[in-house]
Amino acid sequence: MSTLFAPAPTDNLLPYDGIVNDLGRLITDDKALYQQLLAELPWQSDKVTLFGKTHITTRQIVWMGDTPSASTQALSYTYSGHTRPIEPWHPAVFHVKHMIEQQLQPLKICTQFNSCLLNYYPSGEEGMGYHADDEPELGYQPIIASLSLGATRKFVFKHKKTQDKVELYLESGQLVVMRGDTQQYWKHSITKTKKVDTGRISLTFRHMLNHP
Ligand SMILES: O=C(O)CCC(=O)C(=O)O
Ligand SMILES: [Fe+2]
Repeated sequence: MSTLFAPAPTDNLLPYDGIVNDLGRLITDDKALYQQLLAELPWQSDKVTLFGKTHITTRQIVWMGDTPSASTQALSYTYSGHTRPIEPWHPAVFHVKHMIEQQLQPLKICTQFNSCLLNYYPSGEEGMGYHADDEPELGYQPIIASLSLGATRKFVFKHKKTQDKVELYLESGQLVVMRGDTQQYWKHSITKTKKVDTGRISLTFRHMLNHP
């Protein structure tokens, strides 16, 4: 789906204080991949603590990443105050990770992702509130590559100081990369909506420090 106004992959969607690139719809087997991941991954509800209260989400997640050896039992990550098991790479996710790393090379974005947080939003009733992925384990100026599958959803950036907003719609197969100062100065969210009654999966590839 290219239009006259489609951004070039090198365009920065943020006006200042960070870099977000839209690489467009990179994959064409998005429907099959969506169905496969939905069926084959061990989806679990997430725990989120807000103002001291712990909520169980209907959004489902899986943490995946490098493990010291294929035979070891699940490791775990601590994130937002909760410890979560980490699964070894699913072959389809590992394949996507490799493909994304290749696609980022011409943009001079060099990284080897060693983990991926996958989110499953069964419908528009589920979203993700404003947050920055600024955990110390992600290091300075983290590169986070996010691939969307399934329903189109609105993705909003809000600057932490000026409150300026940048909105975009994420379509099935589309890849967006956040880097530079993005996590330091901006929060992002997936807006809840009554208009969407089908599911969406996002694969958010990251490089964690001090990780096997
Ligand atoms: O689902 C998305 O595209 C956003 C996910 C996200 O922000 C995260 O996993 O940190
Ligand atoms: Fe995020």
